[in-house]
Amino acid sequence: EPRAPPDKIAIIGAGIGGTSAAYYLRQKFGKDVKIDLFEKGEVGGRLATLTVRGQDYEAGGSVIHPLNLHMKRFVKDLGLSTVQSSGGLMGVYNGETLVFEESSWFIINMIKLIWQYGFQSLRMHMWVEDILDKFMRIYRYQSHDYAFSSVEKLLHSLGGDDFLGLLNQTLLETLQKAGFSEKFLNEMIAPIMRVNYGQSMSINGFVGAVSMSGADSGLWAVEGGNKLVCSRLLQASKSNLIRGSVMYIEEKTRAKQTGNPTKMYEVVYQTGSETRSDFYDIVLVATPLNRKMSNITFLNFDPPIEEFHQYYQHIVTTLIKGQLNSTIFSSRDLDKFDLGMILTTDNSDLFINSIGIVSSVSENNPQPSTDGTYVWKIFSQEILTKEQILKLFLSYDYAVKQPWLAYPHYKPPEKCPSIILHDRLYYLNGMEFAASAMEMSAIAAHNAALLAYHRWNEHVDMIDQEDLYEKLKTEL
Ligand SMILES: Cc1cc2nc3c(=O)[nH]c(=O)nc-3n(C[C@H](O)[C@H](O)[C@H](O)COP(=O)(O)OP(=O)(O)OC[C@H]3O[C@@H](n4cnc5c(N)ncnc54)[C@H](O)[C@@H]3O)c2cc1C
Ligand SMILES: CC(C)=CCC/C(C)=C/CC/C(C)=C/CSC[C@H](N)C(=O)O
Repeated sequence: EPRAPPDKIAIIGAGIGGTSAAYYLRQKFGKDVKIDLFEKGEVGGRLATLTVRGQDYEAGGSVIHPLNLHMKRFVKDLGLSTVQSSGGLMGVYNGETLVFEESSWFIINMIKLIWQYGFQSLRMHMWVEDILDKFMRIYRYQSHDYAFSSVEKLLHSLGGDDFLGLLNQTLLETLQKAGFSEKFLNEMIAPIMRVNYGQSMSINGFVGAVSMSGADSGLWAVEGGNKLVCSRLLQASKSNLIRGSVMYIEEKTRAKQTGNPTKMYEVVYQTGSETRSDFYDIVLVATPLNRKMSNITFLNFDPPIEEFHQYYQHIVTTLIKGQLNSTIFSSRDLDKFDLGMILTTDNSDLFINSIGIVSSVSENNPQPSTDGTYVWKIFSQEILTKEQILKLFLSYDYAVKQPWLAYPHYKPPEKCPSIILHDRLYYLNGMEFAASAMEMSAIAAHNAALLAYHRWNEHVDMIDQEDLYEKLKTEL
């Protein structure tokens, strides 16, 4: 006899993790389950836009890789459209000079790269491709409904000990062992880590590879804003959005309609000035469990639920419409400066991590306004002062900022938080400690939905299967 589905499921957080979990839970448990999605801020979470002169620009998660298959599938199934994220020519600034400048001619670029770094760029591309190839196995596992009870087991199933080992070494150690030169690492790789994760090469090797793939060609975004994926997933999953902040979760025994005493989770939340609560069979936490970000207390669990005190990196996104003061970076005449993206090396001593021209959520290519100025996106560790903005821009007519606790501060060896916090209580954001990206949240959501389903139905053979790659090789 198949077990009856649960009556009620709660998901905490309506970012891409929570909303995709709602979507996958609906697929697995069917139409009769009531799904409540709690959100204390905006649907989308770290997918958000800022408005500059009437146009919206991505301020959080902005680019999606062409091989991010869950995001791709959502866009297709939810009737959304895409725009290409084409950046301008890239340069790398080391605090004194531009140590690398991209050319618009492919062949010249190749010659420059080989001249400055030999064949290391090509080797790096191959290193990232190899990791991406293994990473792609997750889609096959998930399409066959297999789930994993920990992030470590999931990564191990993708590529064995070496793949999992990427979590335990810094990117620097990994790439030094692979024979890359200090010059190449400092001038090419560190700047990519700074723009993508606001950190140095001391992040773990896996997130380093994800970050490298975030510099590939063919990156895209959702027309109208990436956060549209979240609101559409919420609609498609027919979940009930509850605007409120979850404060406590406690396990209690309740009598269901059948009269049987059943263990359920009480979710206590604040909505406006009221405190309310409701009972659930299954709970998924889809927000970093961190005092500053979610502030959720687990009451009276025996044994107690572990506390996570991991530190999230503070990053500020600033959007400025104005004319760049290119003389900071180069002595070339203003009209001869054609870079659209400037990355910085670790020792640049500059107050920014990167600065680049961006297009609005409805454009494929950045368009200048009638006065010839563009909108620039700056990532910095701290909020920029007026003096700093005036140093970067000859003139500007609008500036808007968004500070974030953006992604984990990576510090290998990385121990990822548990997915199973308690019997039917699951946590998605431990995945971010392997790497934080929209697709990683979607993968964690699919995994948690499958795990919750199989554990509910006691399908033990669908969880933590070893040698899945070999087993599925023979399946069509
Ligand atoms: C500046 C920046 C740039 C980025 N760029 C990229 C990129 O280009 N590409 C990419 O793939 N990724 C990027 N990322 C990473 C990506 O945005 C995140 O990995 C992803 O959005 C995380 O989604 P999530 O749903 O797991 O968490 P979140 O989006 O943080 O969602 C959690 C939600 O839970 C809510 N919440 C928290 N506590 C409670 C509570 N107690 N009760 C109710 N609700 C609660 C929050 O309000 C939030 O909406 C970027 C992130 C930042 C900050
Ligand atoms: C998960 C896999 C395999 C790939 C994701 C690759 C990807 C899109 C990484 C980007 C990660 C990230 C946190 C980027 C932040 S900055 C993005 C962009 N450069 C910007 O300017 O906003």
